[in-house]
Parts: sequence; structure tokens; C-alpha cells
Amino acid sequence: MDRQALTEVAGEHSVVTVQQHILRQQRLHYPNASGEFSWLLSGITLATKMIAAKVRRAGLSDVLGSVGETNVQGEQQQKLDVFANKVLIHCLGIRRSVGVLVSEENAEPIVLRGDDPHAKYAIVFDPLDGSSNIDVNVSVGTIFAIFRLPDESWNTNQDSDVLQPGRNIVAAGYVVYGSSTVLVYSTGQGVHGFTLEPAIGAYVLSHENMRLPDQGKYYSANEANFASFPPNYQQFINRLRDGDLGTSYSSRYIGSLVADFHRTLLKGGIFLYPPTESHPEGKLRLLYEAIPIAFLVEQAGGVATDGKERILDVQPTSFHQRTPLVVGSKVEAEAFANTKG
Ligand SMILES: O=P(O)(O)OC[C@H]1O[C@](O)(COP(=O)(O)O)[C@@H](O)[C@@H]1O
Ligand SMILES: [Mg+2]
Ligand SMILES: [Mg+2]
Repeated sequence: MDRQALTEVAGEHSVVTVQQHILRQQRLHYPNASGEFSWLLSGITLATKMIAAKVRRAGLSDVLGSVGETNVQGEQQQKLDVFANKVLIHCLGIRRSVGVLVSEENAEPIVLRGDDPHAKYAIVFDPLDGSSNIDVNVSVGTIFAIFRLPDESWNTNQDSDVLQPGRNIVAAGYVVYGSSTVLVYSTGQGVHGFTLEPAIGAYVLSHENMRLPDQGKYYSANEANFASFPPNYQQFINRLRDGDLGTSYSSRYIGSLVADFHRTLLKGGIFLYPPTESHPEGKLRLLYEAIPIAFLVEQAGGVATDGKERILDVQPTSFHQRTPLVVGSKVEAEAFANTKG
């Protein structure tokens, strides 16, 4: 009995969980895979379910407000930043295939298995994205990317093992903790979305093969910084406002990259975080914010640059380096590239 027939039998009860989807992807595209990878991804699904449970009860459980310490970015660490970080380090750290973790909340990489040849992967992540929105019940998220470590990595532990250009990614994804909890991931075979079904505690396939429209109706940027945007960004936003791209645009800005990107992935349009006076290099971090998002948007038919270069071709030089980010639909990205200041 094939899947189609099965679906007819089970009707609306025919669910595909993210684990099943990952295993199916592996069978289809990586028949010789050991299964370690799907075991690794289950660490992320478990951790993000635990974070989702905390977010759901944020006002009731002690996760609002800051812990009174600053992280390597000089930002006040929120209680949920620290909780999410601990949960991810635990759930990923116990997986033998994980050699190194790089987190927004830790100044240095966490080398878990420096001498274990089984440890093949490095995971870079932003445990809680959109921290300024935690206390006001606005969508926040988790962002991650997985790189394969060089085989001879074990006795060298060079930073360069992890500081790889985004085009080397083996998988990336994010989770949005919003009105529902949605996990979106790609292993290079398209982009797929799963909604957490609280009744069974599983991520269930809800958005298969996501593709963003070639042109959208929304642009997204923190326009409070407009005056300090470089001239070409200002000019571009004026073109969007003036209907220069043949359609009228509305502005949307949530202030959580993961949520602003999720909307862009579903509806199209463009998200921009330019260089600004307070962040001359841009605010977002290359390794665990811009690169995972860029991998996903390209898999879904969109474009991501640092305003000049393809994000996935940028060679990272430090773990927490920042970058400008322009990400979204083809038409808007092309128009941006052709806009002179
Ligand atoms: O308040 P601003 O300057 O617009 O910055 C908002 C951006 O900062 C971030 O909150 C930074 O991420 P973190 O919350 O993970 O530090 C992004 O999610 C968001 O896009
Ligand atoms: Mg972030
Ligand atoms: Mg964060």
C-alpha cells in the first residue's frame, strides 16, 4: 500500500513527523548515511520543544527579564537566552557526532570531543533570537546551522574547522515560538516546515517544499535608523515606497529576525538590516544568524547578500562577527543590487 493510499485510509490523521521526514530524506538522498545526522537533529527538536514549553508559560515561569549579566556581544542576557542556551548545549552535547558548538551566548566555541573521530559535526546557533521581544509576548526563535568538520580535525581543533563559508553547510533551520511553534529546516533538499502539535508533542509536516514568491508586498527594516542607512539603502527603500518596482509595498518590522524572515519566506518581499551608526558592520551575526537564513532562502528560491556579496560566499573570520543582511525575493534583491546611492 503506497503513501497515497495510506493517506486516504488515515485521512486527516495521516501525519508526517520531522523525524520521519528526516529519515525519508536520508533514505532518498543519502542512502549510505549512518543515521547519526537524524539523531543529531533530534537533539534540536527536543531542545526546542523544551524552549517552546517555557515560552508558552513565560509569564508564569521565571523566564522573563534579564539575569543581570552581559554576553560577549555586550548585550544584557535575558533569562530565556540562558535557559535556551543551556538546553541546547545539553541536548546537542550528548550526541557523539557533535564535536564543537558555537553559541551566541558563549564567547568561545565549546569543544565537546576534541579527540573523538566519531565527532563529525560543528553546530552554530542563536539559542534565543529576538531577545528584546521576550517580555512583551512577541514571537522569538532559535536559529541553527550544521557544518561537517574536516576529518583530521581532532588533533588540530583549529578555529578554521568551524569558521567555514556558508556554502559548506550540511543543514540549517530555525524555530519560531509564535502563535504556534514552527520548525523550518533544510538539508539542501528544499525547505520544509513543521508545526508543533501540542496534543502529541511532535513536529508535524505542515509546509512541504516552501518557495518564496519572486516578488512580495512587504519590506522590513528598522526605519528608526533610516538616517544612518548608507545612501543606496535609503534610495532603495524610497523606490519601494514610490512604487518603482511596479507594485505598492507595506512595511512590517517585528524586531525578531526569525519572525521577520519567516514572514518573508511565506509572503515574499525583502528584509534588510543595513550598516548603521551604532552598528557600522551591521548588527546581525554572520555565523549563526545570517548564514543559516541565507542557506534557507536560497533553497527556497530567494537571495541573501551582505549588501554586496552572496552571504554564503563570505569567509567568516571570527565567531561573533557581524554583517549587513539583505534577504528576500529575487525581484527586490535584484532591484536592491541595481540601486545606486
Ligand atoms: O532592535 P533592532 O536594532 O532593530 O534589532 C533587532 C534585531 O536584533 C535581534 O534581536 C538580534 O538577535 P538576538 O536577539 O538573538 O540578539 C534580531 O533578532 C533582530 O532582527
Ligand atoms: Mg539573534
Ligand atoms: Mg539570541
